[in-house]
Amino acid sequence: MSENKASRSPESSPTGHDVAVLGGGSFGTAMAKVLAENGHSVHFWMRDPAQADEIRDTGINSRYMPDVKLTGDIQPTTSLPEAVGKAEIVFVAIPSKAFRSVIRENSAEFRDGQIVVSLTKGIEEHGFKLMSEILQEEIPRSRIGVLSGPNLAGEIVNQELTATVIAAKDPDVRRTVQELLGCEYLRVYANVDVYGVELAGALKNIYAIVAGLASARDLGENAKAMLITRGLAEMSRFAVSLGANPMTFMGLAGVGDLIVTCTSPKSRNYRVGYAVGKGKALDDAVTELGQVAEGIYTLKLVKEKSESIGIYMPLVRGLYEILYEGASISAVINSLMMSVQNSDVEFILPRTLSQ
Ligand SMILES: NC(=O)C1=CN([C@@H]2O[C@H](COP(=O)(O)OP(=O)(O)OC[C@H]3O[C@@H](n4cnc5c(N)ncnc54)[C@H](O)[C@@H]3O)[C@@H](O)[C@H]2O)C=CC1
Ligand SMILES: O=C(CO)COP(=O)(O)O
Repeated sequence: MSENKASRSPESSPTGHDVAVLGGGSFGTAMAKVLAENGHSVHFWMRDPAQADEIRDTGINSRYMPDVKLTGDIQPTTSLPEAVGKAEIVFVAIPSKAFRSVIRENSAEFRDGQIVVSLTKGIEEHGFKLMSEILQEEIPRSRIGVLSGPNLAGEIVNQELTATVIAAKDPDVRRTVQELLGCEYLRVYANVDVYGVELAGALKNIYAIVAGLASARDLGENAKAMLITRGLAEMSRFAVSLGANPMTFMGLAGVGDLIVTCTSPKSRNYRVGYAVGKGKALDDAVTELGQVAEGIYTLKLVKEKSESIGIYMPLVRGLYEILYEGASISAVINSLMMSVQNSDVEFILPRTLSQ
């Protein structure tokens, strides 16, 4: 069991803040742990009373982080109004499928000017909304940020060196989150491209599934590099056409997160791809995982959107055919390798850059 040392360096002497973390899964637990170790009072909201009791009594969230002991001032609660009401800053780690309903049902609990930061890497099913857009619609008087980057929860809880990105329009939100989360093992960079940072976090999950599939099929290291690089090309092309800054995709939230999830079996999306590559049905792979793999939903939405706006995304299309149309993996690989479309140019500049 890992029980870590306090993470602030002695000279930094932080002033503790009241913060809320919404969502008692892997990432909510990891962020609650960092915040508590940094000297903050964490109001940790989850749905399940038994889970809240367990964390209160033992410091352990056995369903999601059985080997991690939570220490410091973490107050688990099943009352969202209590958690949000006591907090100066709220972090939301709820899967994209439930994100809007949780925020909408509790919108009256959020105060004007309260900082609310999404940790979620997904897209809403109808309307292609990102989580910050949902926050903007449901609690428009809050100050909104998104956190994204190569941030495997299982490594953060072990205090393994990590960097992340806080994206917000408001400089005070960026600075506050840097101060709250930053410590000797977690370095927090800032970015103003909220849309790009957030979209990158959602898109890379698709390519993690592709990489898991490739790994299961022993396609080799050259193939892995090809998939990651072409994945980066198509996800940036798509995002830039929707208004993201291309430089974001050269950074931690873009290529950084793509690398970690496409190369690590610790990624749930990678694991789903790996299981399907080994012949498992998608539904069985997801059930066995027992945690969220956002990429399987994001894939459908991005395929539809890319077709409607005319952006060429062959890896998205190929994965969709495998997961949802019963195409054989080898037939899709063959068709991707033999495709003549755009194979003569490595870079297709998005319209915004080629003008
Ligand atoms: N685990 C990781 O390494 C990272 C995860 N994320 C993102 O964080 C988000 C959450 O992921 P995880 O915590 O890892 O997922 P998880 O599968 O470990 O846990 C999901 C949590 O959400 C809760 N939940 C589901 N529906 C809910 C509802 N209707 N109301 C309240 N709670 C609900 C579940 O009870 C569970 O506690 C995802 O979008 C994921 O992409 C981001 C960075 C890293
Ligand atoms: O986003 C993540 C790491 O940055 C976690 O990825 P998975 O959801 O695939 O585990």
